[in-house]
Amino acid sequence: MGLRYILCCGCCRKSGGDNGSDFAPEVPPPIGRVLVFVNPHSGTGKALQVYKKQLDPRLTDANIDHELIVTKHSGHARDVVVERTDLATFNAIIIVSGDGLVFEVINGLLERPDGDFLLQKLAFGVVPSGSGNGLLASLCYARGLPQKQPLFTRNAIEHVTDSDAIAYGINLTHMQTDTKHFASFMSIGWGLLADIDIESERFRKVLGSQRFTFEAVLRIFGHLRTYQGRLSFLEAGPIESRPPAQFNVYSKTPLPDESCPSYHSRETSAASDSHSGCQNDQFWQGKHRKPEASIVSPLGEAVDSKWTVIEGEFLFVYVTSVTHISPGNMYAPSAKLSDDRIQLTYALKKDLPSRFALAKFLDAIESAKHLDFDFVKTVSVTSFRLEPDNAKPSSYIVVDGEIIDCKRIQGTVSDVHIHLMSK
Ligand SMILES: Nc1ncnc2c1ncn2[C@@H]1O[C@H](COP(=O)(O)OP(=O)(O)OP(=O)(O)O)[C@@H](O)[C@H]1O
Repeated sequence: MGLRYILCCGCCRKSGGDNGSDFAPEVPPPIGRVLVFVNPHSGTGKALQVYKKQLDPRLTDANIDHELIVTKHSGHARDVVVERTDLATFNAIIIVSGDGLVFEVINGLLERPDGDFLLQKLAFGVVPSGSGNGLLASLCYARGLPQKQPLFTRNAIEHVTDSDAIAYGINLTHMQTDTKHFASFMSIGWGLLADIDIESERFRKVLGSQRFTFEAVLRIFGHLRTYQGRLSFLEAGPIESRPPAQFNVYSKTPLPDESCPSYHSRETSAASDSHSGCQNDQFWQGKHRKPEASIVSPLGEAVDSKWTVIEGEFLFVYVTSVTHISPGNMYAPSAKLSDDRIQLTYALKKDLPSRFALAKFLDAIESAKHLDFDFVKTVSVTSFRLEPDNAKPSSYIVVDGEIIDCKRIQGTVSDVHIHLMSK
């Protein structure tokens, strides 16, 4: 485990001093306690510096106790949140990284039998220092806050250390593969967009964020791959609007140590089933936002007749549950943080007029005009299923920026929320 930075209750900080005066002012107790994860390798590798120079002093000034964990490897943060028994004693988990670490922490929490409880209890803070921070960018957009650096990071630090910080509910999508269940907060990609995201990684050191453009040009004007598969979806009905869930982060009273309600049933549950928490099918039963479970069949069964099924040669499939896939890239302008639908986009090779049109589509993402192209289809859905033809060369399936090793995948809007801090 990483370094521990826990300030004491105040008795040994400023009270009394050396003169032993009885009239020294009392130091108020901390306003809260947060667990901070820093991924030192995220983005351009400056996360630890951001923590040391900006976040740490602000937490101290705001009188917020914190414990720092610098991640040592991929999966480290997941292990911590799966194993710790004192998570309910924190007001929030602050992640100094990109969307990848957020994904790891949320799904780690959801592996616990008390994951649902902890998601209601804990707020999340993101201090952006990864190469992609689409989740925070989406919240900033919804709140009318800037996404351009340096304000993006500076504001995030101010918000997570503000005694009046508010955490806003963001819907999770229930994801199902043949081997597991998990949650997504942002995007599911397959085909061109997923491949550009993953395969541009080789140019990261040389080109930085320009790597996406370079990889896109190589792919579109070089060997343009297409992907055979079946896409099924259930269109969303009329919007069901609900007031977004929110709570005041530091006015919530942390619970005493080890008081998570079902944590101690974990061993029993793990013994009876190798999957616990959200990895277990039962966790999601009754948690689909809409529609009734009867029209969302488990992945192994045929889809209901109300679903639309498209089989063909795809250029890409991309599904988003929030507006932004990275700061400044608004992929789904109509998405809301807490609505009852996800936005599905796809393109079939047969509809593409020219490679140039595909290049223009990618270029138009920055100005949010990409959905105006006729060959790109957009549907609001409550559930979708993607079944690549695994006999043919295929693409990565990428969820929230992370590669998911699976042959097919299904996603359904859920009623499970995380709460992300802002002002
Ligand atoms: N110390 C570490 N060393 C290597 N990988 C790590 C470490 N800590 C976390 N990771 C992994 O790094 C991955 C990417 O993290 P994140 O998305 O937060 O940063 P990023 O710079 O935006 O990354 P990317 O652009 O690769 O998606 C996550 O899968 C996470 O598990």
